[in-house]
Amino acid sequence: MKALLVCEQREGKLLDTSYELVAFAERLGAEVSLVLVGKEAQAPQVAAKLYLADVDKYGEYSPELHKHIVVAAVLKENPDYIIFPHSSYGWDLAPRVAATLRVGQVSEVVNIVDGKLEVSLCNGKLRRTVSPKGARAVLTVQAGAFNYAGQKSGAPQVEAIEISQGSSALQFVGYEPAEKKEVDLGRAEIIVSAGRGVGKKENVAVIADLAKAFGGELGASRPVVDAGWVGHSHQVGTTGQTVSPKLYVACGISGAIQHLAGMKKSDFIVAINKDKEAPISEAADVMVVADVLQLAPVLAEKLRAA
Ligand SMILES: Cc1cc2nc3c(=O)[nH]c(=O)nc-3n(C[C@H](O)[C@H](O)[C@H](O)COP(=O)(O)OP(=O)(O)OC[C@H]3O[C@@H](n4cnc5c(N)ncnc54)[C@H](O)[C@@H]3O)c2cc1C
Repeated sequence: MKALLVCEQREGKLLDTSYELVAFAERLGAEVSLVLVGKEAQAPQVAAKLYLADVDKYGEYSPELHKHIVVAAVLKENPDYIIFPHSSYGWDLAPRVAATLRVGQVSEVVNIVDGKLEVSLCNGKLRRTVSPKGARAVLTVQAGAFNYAGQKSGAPQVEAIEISQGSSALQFVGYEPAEKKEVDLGRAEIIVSAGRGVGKKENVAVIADLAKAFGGELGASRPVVDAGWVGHSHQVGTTGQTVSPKLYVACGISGAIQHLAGMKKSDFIVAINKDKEAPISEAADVMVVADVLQLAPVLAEKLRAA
């Protein structure tokens, strides 16, 4: 089985999801080749064939040109799977490639179970396993679902890739910085996050107070943000911030893959949850089975007294 991995770089920096694609392909048992629109200096350090298209020529992003580059690499490699990160880059590019190749697409793969692809649905509440029909398929892989444990020291065999289509009606203009954030979780050493388990907006103050007692910042899961209980800059996860503090305390958070993707690289994870079977227990170093609304004020008081 062969897999072509579509790597992603942004503003000169290779994104770590490129290595996660390698980890996923290894789990599939596939022979790997890669394609990147970037520069050689950003090439993933993996001992595999890398098709490299020059970002100066084809742009940081151009739906049409990047599609033709991936399709050109497909024609050279003849892979069974063409695999994208499940990011805004992959969301936009993968279906274009699938439609051009007239093959099916499986989106947001989070696991491989008995050789089948597991995808999440219903806002991450359910999972189902699927097997693509046909000899070839396009896949997108959820960030954080597959960890690359190998050394990042392999030497890619770089082959420049050119396409005849030289221009596109669309032009990449640049990234617009997000509006000023209430909080910068990316720099926080301690984050205490509130999940839907806190029950209502007024109870977020209990978690915010615990964060303060720890000398940390308040984070949140997406439902807490969607409900308007806190601003979006507090959100941790695939559609929020990716964080890696020294201590992450998850309060009333179940541990959906989209949340885990944003915090599982934290040095030490404590989860406080009423349900000892909650999926967050798999990522937590310490799992406290308790009602967080009872525990958090007591813990905050103890921390202040210490
Ligand atoms: C495309 C997409 C992007 C997404 N992006 C994100 C993202 O960036 N970040 C994110 O967080 N989610 C994201 N989600 C949503 C994600 O799938 C989950 O729905 C969400 O993370 C669940 O949030 P939660 O854990 O707070 O709530 P729930 O899953 O409802 O879990 C609540 C938890 O609280 C516990 N609990 C209840 N009461 C108490 C109590 N009194 N004390 C202690 N524990 C209690 C329960 O046992 C449960 O485990 C995304 C989903 C999709 C489809």
